[in-house]
Amino acid sequence: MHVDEQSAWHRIPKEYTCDNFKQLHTETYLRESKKKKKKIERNPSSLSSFKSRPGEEVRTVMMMKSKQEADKPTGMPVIHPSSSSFRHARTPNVNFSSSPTSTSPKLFTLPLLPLPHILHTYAHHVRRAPRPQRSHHVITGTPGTGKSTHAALLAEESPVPLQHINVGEWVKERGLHEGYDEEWQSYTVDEDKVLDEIEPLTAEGGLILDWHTCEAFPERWADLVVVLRCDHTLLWERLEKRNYPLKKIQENNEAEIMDVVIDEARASYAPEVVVELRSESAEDMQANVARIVQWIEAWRRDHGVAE
Ligand SMILES: Nc1ncnc2c1ncn2[C@@H]1O[C@H](COP(=O)(O)OP(=O)(O)OP(=O)(O)O)[C@@H](O)[C@H]1O
Repeated sequence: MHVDEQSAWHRIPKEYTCDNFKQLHTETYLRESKKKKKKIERNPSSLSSFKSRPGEEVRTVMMMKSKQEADKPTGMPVIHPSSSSFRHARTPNVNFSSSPTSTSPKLFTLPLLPLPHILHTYAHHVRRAPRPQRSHHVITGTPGTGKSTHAALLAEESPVPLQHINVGEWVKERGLHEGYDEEWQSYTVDEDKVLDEIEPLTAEGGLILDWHTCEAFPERWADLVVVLRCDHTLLWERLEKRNYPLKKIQENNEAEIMDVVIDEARASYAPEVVVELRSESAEDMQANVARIVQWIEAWRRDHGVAE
């Protein structure tokens, strides 16, 4: 299958050009804020760690204003998923808006920010400047949709070495949990431990993070987020074969019907990195992996690391 620049799932903006930097940074900040907010809602005691930087609330308001302006056309490519249907989501439209960069976030907001904060932000991006040579991939979906099978095949067929991390297995093997829940027959995951365990591996790039949830991962760990989907009756059969308790099968089945994982992915990452793929047959799996491989090759060309 040929994938050219226009029909690729998305084009990754050149992160370190000045105009894109401002827009990207603003959008990333807003999404990160949303994640932090979710975490605070789950665990109010974590609030203090998120308020440690001076001027945080002020900055949020400023960024909200900038975001409204950043949403206007800026002359950079803007990619929209073409449809809510995941079959159509495979071929997003690419719009190149024509107006120049005059509507990008205004610098006049900056003097209101505390200087240490500006320096912190600048230093953060300078530290991030050497980008990984390999892309990171998240493969997510309701349990049983085929994440591990896809990830294993992708690791085999990728043009560059990729490390498959089955997060569920890591939770068990490395004790990244708070104990076993007999009723649900599953471990209560300690997300902080999971993130701490993965973090040292992320600098080089090239991870496949295989988990049924994805919102906990920082955005920089996800150049591509693949959400696998499966017809719910087929999914039921797959889970029955695992001898899961009825309650667990029902819960997973409902999650698939209610679009829980795809909604979470869309709420957590930029739309252009999230792609939804069917995983109902061996042919689906082969085609999906072939497309991810093509995406990896496109990513490498875009980042100047192709041989
Ligand atoms: N596209 C597919 N076509 C046919 N069978 C599939 C497909 N994807 C997965 N399966 C089968 O479904 C079962 C579950 O697959 P797999 O373990 O990869 O799912 P998973 O999403 O990783 O599950 P979990 O989240 O519980 O680890 C396996 O028996 C696998 O062979």
